[in-house]
Amino acid sequence: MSFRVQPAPPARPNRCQLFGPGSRPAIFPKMAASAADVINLDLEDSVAPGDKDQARANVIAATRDVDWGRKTLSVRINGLDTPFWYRDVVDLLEQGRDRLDRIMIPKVGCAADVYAVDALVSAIEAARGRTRPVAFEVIIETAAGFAHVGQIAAASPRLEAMSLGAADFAASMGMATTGIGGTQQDYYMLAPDGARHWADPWHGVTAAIVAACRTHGVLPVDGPFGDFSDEAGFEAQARRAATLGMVGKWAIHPAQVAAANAVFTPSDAAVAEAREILAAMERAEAEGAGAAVYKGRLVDIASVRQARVIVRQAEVIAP
Ligand SMILES: CC(=O)SCCNC(=O)CCNC(=O)[C@H](O)C(C)(C)COP(=O)(O)OP(=O)(O)OC[C@H]1O[C@@H](n2cnc3c(N)ncnc32)[C@H](O)[C@@H]1OP(=O)(O)O
Ligand SMILES: O=CC(=O)O
Ligand SMILES: [Mg+2]
Repeated sequence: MSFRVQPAPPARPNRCQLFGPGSRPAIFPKMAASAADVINLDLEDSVAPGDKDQARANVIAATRDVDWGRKTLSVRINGLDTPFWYRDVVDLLEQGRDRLDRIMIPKVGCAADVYAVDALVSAIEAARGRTRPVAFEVIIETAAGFAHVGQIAAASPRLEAMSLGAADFAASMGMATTGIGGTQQDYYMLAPDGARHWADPWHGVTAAIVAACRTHGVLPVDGPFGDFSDEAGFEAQARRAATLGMVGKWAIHPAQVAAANAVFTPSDAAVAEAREILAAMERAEAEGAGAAVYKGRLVDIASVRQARVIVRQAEVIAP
């Protein structure tokens, strides 16, 4: 138990983050027309080293020229272990429009990584008189990021969201797979009858991200699912993430947007039930009781907190 009240995360819809390479400006209008809540224009791993300068110029132009509507607009900069990242930040903030909502920092390994970008961003904002501070999101996708996830979540008041990057995470951890998210065929428990029960190799890091995010008021997000032809696999991965407390998922192809939105929008039935639990508990409290029976099961004050999570999520999506 802590006397500190758990901070609420930003009240922004974040069900789906649609990615597209900064080197493919032809798809920017299609991304803007999609149903994703967040757009991530990528300067990092989907852009070849020889295209970095042109991609940066494309993305800067897109902050000015593309109508992004009410979407959250984010740009993924290059990692701090590359020669590209500082130029990404400087040019984006000096030349781009302040329509930019977030900078996504990949491969964050410790709080000082976030601090370094924060220092640079703060200096540019002050020098340029930018009145709208840019927010941050980070990707946990290295062994160091996993080990230091708590300090990373606390690293900057700019931090709004934290994603799991399954591809780089698997590489950094030395996992025996080239799959990006989802079921891994060798990760199973053998039942006494010889049946194989697949387990979730992403469970540990997902739970660690959710705990760090919830402690510090940051949105936890599930990252990419690489096989965009596998609709059932995507949905299963998204449902597991939602059940563990994540609020959204990346789409690396437009085919994944609708499924992410569907999974991370509480159903009408779930919202109705949550409201009924709140009403049942209001009646119980009016009668001086701290617990009640709802549809044959116990509800108490903890159920009120659970129900409020669902109602709040619905209200953030449709205020
Ligand atoms: C591990 C990580 O770091 S993941 C994050 C970084 N990776 C990325 O950003 C990759 C994002 N995705 C892509 O680049 C592409 O979707 C690819 C390369 C996977 C597939 O691209 P394509 O071969 O063009 O896909 P496909 O032919 O199925 O596209 C169908 C339509 O969707 C469009 N489209 C493709 N990708 C996107 C996208 N990300 N956003 C919006 N529209 C898109 C295509 O232009 C095409 O439009 P059209 O019907 O008007 O012609
Ligand atoms: O950047 C994302 C990943 O999965 O790696
Ligand atoms: Mg990555």
